[in-house]
Amino acid sequence: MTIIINQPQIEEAKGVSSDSKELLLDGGFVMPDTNAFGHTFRDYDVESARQKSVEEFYRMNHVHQTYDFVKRMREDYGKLDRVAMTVWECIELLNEFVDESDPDLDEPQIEHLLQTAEAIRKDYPDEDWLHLTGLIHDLGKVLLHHKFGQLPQWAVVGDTFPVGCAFDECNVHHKHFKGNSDYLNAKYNTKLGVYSEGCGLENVLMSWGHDDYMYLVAKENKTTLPSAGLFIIRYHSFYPLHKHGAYQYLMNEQDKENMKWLHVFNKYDLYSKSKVRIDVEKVKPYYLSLIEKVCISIQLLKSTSCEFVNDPKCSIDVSVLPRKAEMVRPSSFT
Ligand SMILES: O[C@H]1[C@H](O)[C@@H](O)[C@H](O)[C@@H](O)[C@H]1O
Ligand SMILES: [Fe+2]
Ligand SMILES: [Fe+2]
Repeated sequence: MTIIINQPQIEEAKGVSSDSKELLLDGGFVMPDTNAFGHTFRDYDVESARQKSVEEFYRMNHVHQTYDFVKRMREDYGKLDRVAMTVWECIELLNEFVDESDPDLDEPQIEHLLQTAEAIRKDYPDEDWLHLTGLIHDLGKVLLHHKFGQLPQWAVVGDTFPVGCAFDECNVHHKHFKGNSDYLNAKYNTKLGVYSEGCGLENVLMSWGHDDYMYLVAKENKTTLPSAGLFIIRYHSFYPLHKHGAYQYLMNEQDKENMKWLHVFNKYDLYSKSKVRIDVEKVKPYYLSLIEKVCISIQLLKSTSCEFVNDPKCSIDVSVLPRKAEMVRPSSFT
């Protein structure tokens, strides 16, 4: 798809020390204790209507996401050369999809995008770049749609993880990696695998899905979203790192800085999931105005065919968000 929008001047995130640029980070969002089904969030083992299908999703995901698969998908989809569509049209496409990897939500994805963005907007009214990030962070799920190749769910959604090195035990349903051909491959099954300590996440191949795809789309079209926004889009499903602290040895200094914003974002992404629907028509004008402000001239790839259609132990406390002086605030659009 091609999304052509005005190109405003938006600065990249950079060191800003004046008080006026600092943020009070915890905007007061109250995290609910239970999800819409009465369970704690992200409990992949609790007996529920969704447990079995979610586990089956992860089995497929863990078996098929090999180093070679990811490389091929990234090269193929990175061409972004086959279909043109506006951001809002893509958002509407998501109306028909329910994410099979998600134990906390069975609403259409358009609801989730708006619920996330609206929750952020309430707490951080001036951070319009973060509202927009919320709105588009899961837009890459259009890969499920036939116009974008109709990839199977295991190649689009779910938590992400690095390929090319050992699969950390913090990954949801880790046991299913035993069916992955990389599992016993000596090239890929050591702690560092093909990577080096501190190499930076941008040099790490992540399992293929909506995060990396949307990142490629935004970057290739030279979006003026701040780098923290791009980082959120690219790594928001990387729960093993941002929730459990696994794989930290792959990060560089820039990743650590961006991670602070991802922690803020994650709270809204996860805990805004609910059965309370957003009035789409009511909020649409605001988001259309945001989309116009940021440069996202997007081409999403339509693949002609796809041959693939067919633990608390290591938890770190992310409720402690970085304090205001530790954060660099990216410029907003205005
Ligand atoms: O099930 C969810 C869903 O697919 C989200 O979009 C993704 O960001 C999460 O990491 C995952 O747990
Ligand atoms: Fe996501
Ligand atoms: Fe999300």
